[in-house]
Order: sequence, then structure tokens, then C-alpha cells
Amino acid sequence: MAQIVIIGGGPAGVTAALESARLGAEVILIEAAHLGGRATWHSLVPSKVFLSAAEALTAAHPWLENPPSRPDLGTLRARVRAQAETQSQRQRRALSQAGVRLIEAVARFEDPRTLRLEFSTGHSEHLNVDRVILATGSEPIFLPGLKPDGQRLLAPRAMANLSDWPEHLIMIGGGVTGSEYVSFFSQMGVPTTWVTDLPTFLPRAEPEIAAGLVAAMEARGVNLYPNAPVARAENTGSGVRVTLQDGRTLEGSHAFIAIGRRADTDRLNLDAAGVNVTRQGVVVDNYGRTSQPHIYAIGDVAGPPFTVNRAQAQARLAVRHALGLPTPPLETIVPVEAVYSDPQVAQVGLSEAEARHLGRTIQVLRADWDQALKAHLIGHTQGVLKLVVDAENGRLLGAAALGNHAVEVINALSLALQAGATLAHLAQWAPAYPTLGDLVRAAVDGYGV
Ligand SMILES: Cc1cc2nc3c(=O)[nH]c(=O)nc-3n(C[C@H](O)[C@H](O)[C@H](O)COP(=O)(O)OP(=O)(O)OC[C@H]3O[C@@H](n4cnc5c(N)ncnc54)[C@H](O)[C@@H]3O)c2cc1C
Ligand SMILES: NC(=O)c1ccc[n+]([C@@H]2O[C@H](COP(=O)([O-])OP(=O)(O)OC[C@H]3O[C@@H](n4cnc5c(N)ncnc54)[C@H](O)[C@@H]3O)[C@@H](O)[C@H]2O)c1
Repeated sequence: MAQIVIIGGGPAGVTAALESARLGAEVILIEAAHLGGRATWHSLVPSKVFLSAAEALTAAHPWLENPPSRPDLGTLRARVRAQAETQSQRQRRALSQAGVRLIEAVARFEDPRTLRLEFSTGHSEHLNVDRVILATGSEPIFLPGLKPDGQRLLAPRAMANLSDWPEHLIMIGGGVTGSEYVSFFSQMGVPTTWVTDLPTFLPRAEPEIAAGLVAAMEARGVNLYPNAPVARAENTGSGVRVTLQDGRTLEGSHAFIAIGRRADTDRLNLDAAGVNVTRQGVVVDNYGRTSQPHIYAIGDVAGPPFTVNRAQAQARLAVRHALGLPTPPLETIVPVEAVYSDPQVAQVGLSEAEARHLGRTIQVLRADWDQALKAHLIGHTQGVLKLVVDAENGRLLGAAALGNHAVEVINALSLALQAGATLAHLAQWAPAYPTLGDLVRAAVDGYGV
């Protein structure tokens, strides 16, 4: 029986372990901290609990004369803990039922075929390995001397312990984490300032879509500072002082640091394994294989973009490849990128700018959110859907959206994209009515049968 050893028990590692067991391998999963990974305990799950609370409150707004007061932070913290525990326990049960051996230890290479397992009790053991999958995730980046203290200087991990609502939050970083937490705090009525180093916020999104999100935040009273790289942030005792590189200072009660993440290879001793790493993360080919053919890397440790759906797709492909099974290359998978702000941002495949940059002749089809009855029913009519289509053969190349439930709309389109759908296929689509599927219909009406 083939042996597969997986290092890291986050979404990437757990998916790889379950897939390996399903395919008949003997599986060992090694996790240094808590099963479920940072996604469950520190980043994804806590943020999604906070955002789900905001979404539920916003959903009620159109029917209420007075907006509901924001929830008690203690209740939210308890919900974060409960969700993380439930998710971790579900994974533990699934692994145990699949026959995966879980070892709670830090794994470190001694040579390409030997791991040293370091237990919290202080003792260590050696493990000979046949095939290895690295799934050790990523760690947040902080500026030199700018470390969150969990009191006034916050980061995603500190949110699980936040005890008082900030009086004025300064968000540092215009990426995905910044967008989601700016949306959350501003929805909760916290005066919020949003600072980023680049000229635009959410730089990975389509410019038009990112601009729409920024306009929505501005309309909610968020104070924007683009082109404002931060040099320092200090806890002054009674608040925070954020100093920009140009010398300007901003004052608030709390600062939240979200300036990116980096692959976590710190404890693996990859030199001893002969595995190549760059600043982006462990170098992998289209099947997740590293410079050592028996060692694979998946999830955040294999570099950005950092999302669970991509990590899980990588996990399934790497396991199949490691077991010698037919495997499509990773480039054939088109993961959705989603930002769970209000309004949501989502995209899949090529953006309009990327398609033009590649020299493709394209057609851009659009629909506005208010073209769907469903948008009116739920009281959120702002937003836009864009479809990018190859003008020569009608193939869908990509889609992007900004709006309430935009992620669900793009999820449906990602399946169409993955299946190679053309405008003719989309024009024949008959989604349930009234749903936001109507937006796709509105975009393609007049283009098919
Ligand atoms: C605030 C925030 C919100 C996010 N929200 C979303 C979202 O909504 N949707 C989405 O798709 N993505 C989201 N992400 C990204 C997502 O969290 C990551 O892509 C995901 O955690 C990657 O999973 P992973 O398994 O690669 O790593 P991790 O979740 O980081 O897990 C890696 C595990 O490896 C363990 N480990 C490390 N080194 C060793 C070692 N030497 N030996 C043994 N174990 C080791 C660690 O303890 C950890 O448990 C979010 C990220 C942030 C910061
Ligand atoms: N919904 C999701 O899938 C989701 C949610 C949150 C986070 N994530 C992932 O987690 C990772 C980390 O998120 P993130 O938002 O921290 O990283 P990010 O890379 O998305 O954004 C970091 C931002 O900080 C800015 N920045 C960097 N240095 C700065 C400085 N000195 N001053 C001001 N701004 C500065 C950058 O220009 C960038 O806009 C990302 O890869 C993201 O994809 C995913």
C-alpha cells in the first residue's frame, strides 16, 4: 500500500488526507497546533462569523424603520469559538472514519526521506517517508516593529479576542482582508479609516469592480487614504497613532494590520529536503510537485493566491499525481476569487483587462443588479455583472461581479467556464425565477436562441 505523509492540518492538508485515504493509500497527517489549521481557528472562520452576522443584520434593514443595534461582541466571540470547534471536530471525525493516522507534532526534515517529529512533551521521533505533501499554510506579514498586540493593534488572529468595539478603526492594507473587515466594521457603525500603499484598493479585482466597492464604502462614511504606505503604528495607551511614510499621522482607537501573508516554511528545514523555495513560497509544477519528485506542496505554502477552494483543488490533483493516477494539470482549474464584503466582489477566469492584454478579441456583456426582480425583493439593487466572451468563438472567458450575493452568481458561471460554455449555452440557460440567475439572462439576452 502506498504511504502518503501530509504536513499541516488546515483545509489543504485535511482535503489531501481524505482524498488519499479514499484512493486507498496509508495516510499520516501531522499537525503542529490545532486540526483545521489557521483557516479554522484564526482567519477564515472567525472572519466569516463576523461577516455572517453583518449580513444577517443588513438583510433585515429594508423592512425595519430603525436599524437593529449591533450584536454584543461576547456573543460573536462565543460563536467564533463554537464554529471553530465544530469545524475542527467534524474534520477529526472524518479523518478517523477514513482511517487517517493523525499525529500532533511539528514535522521537520532531516533529509529528503526522513522527518523528525517534535512533540509538545519535548520528545522526538523519526519517520521514514515515501511520498510527502507539504500543506503548512501561511503567516501574516507585519512591518518591522509593527506587531499586533491584540489590544489596540489588531490582526485577523486577534479578532477572536476583541473585547470592545473600536471607537475609530484604522485599517492598514487595501487587500482582501482589509476589504472584508472595513465592510464589517463600517456596517457595525464603527467610524473607519482605510489606508493602503497603492493608488487603488483591492488591486487584484477588475478596476471597475474595485471602484464600485470603494464607492460603497465611501457612501458608508469610510475615510480613504490611497497612495499612503504606512511606516509605523503604535499603541499610545489611550489609542493608536499610525505614521505614514510621507510623515502624516492618523489617530484612532484601534489599528488593524492586513498587509499580506507569506508561505510558512519556517519549521520544515526544506534545505535538508532539497526543496526549492522563493519569496512566493515553495516552487511547484502544474501538479503540485516540488524540486524533489516525491515531495508536493499545496495550499498557501505553495504561494498566492491564498484561497481554500484553490488549496483544495491543488490537494486533490497532487494526491492523484503522487499515486500515479491520471491527473489534469492545475491550470485547467478556474477557482473563483471571492470577497465577502457588502457588497460582495467575485471573479473567475480572465478579467476584461487581462483578456485585452492577451490580445484576445472580446465582447463584454453586462447587466446591472436592478435588472433582476430578486434584487428588488431583497432590497439590494446596486451592482454590476460583467461577462467576458471570446468574440471569435463565443466561449466564456471570465466573469466578474459586484453586488449582494455576487459570489453565488459567479459560482454558477465558474461551472459554465470550467465546462467550456459558449454564449449559445448561456443563452439557453433557464434559471429559477426570481433569482439572481436572472442577471446572467439579462446579460446574454439577444445573443442566442
Ligand atoms: C482573515 C482571512 C480570511 C480568509 N477568508 C477566506 C475565505 O473566506 N475563503 C477562502 O477561500 N480563503 C480565505 N482565506 C484564506 C485561507 O484562510 C487560506 O487560503 C487557508 O487557510 C489555506 O489553508 P492551508 O491548509 O494551506 O493552511 P493553514 O490554514 O494555514 O493550515 C496550515 C497548518 O499547518 C500547520 N503547520 C505549519 N508548519 C507545520 C509543521 N512544520 N509541522 C506540522 N504542522 C505544521 C499549522 O499549524 C496549520 O494548522 C482567508 C484568510 C484570511 C487571513
Ligand atoms: N475571501 C477570501 O478568499 C479571503 C479573505 C481574506 C484574505 N484572503 C487571503 O489572505 C491573504 C492575506 O490577505 P491580506 O488582505 O492581508 O493580503 P493582500 O495581499 O490581499 O493585501 C495586502 C494589501 O496591503 C497593502 N500594503 C502592503 N504594505 C503596505 C503598507 N506598508 N502600508 C499600507 N498598505 C500596505 C497592499 O498593497 C495590499 O493591498 C490574501 O492572499 C487573500 O487572498 C482571502
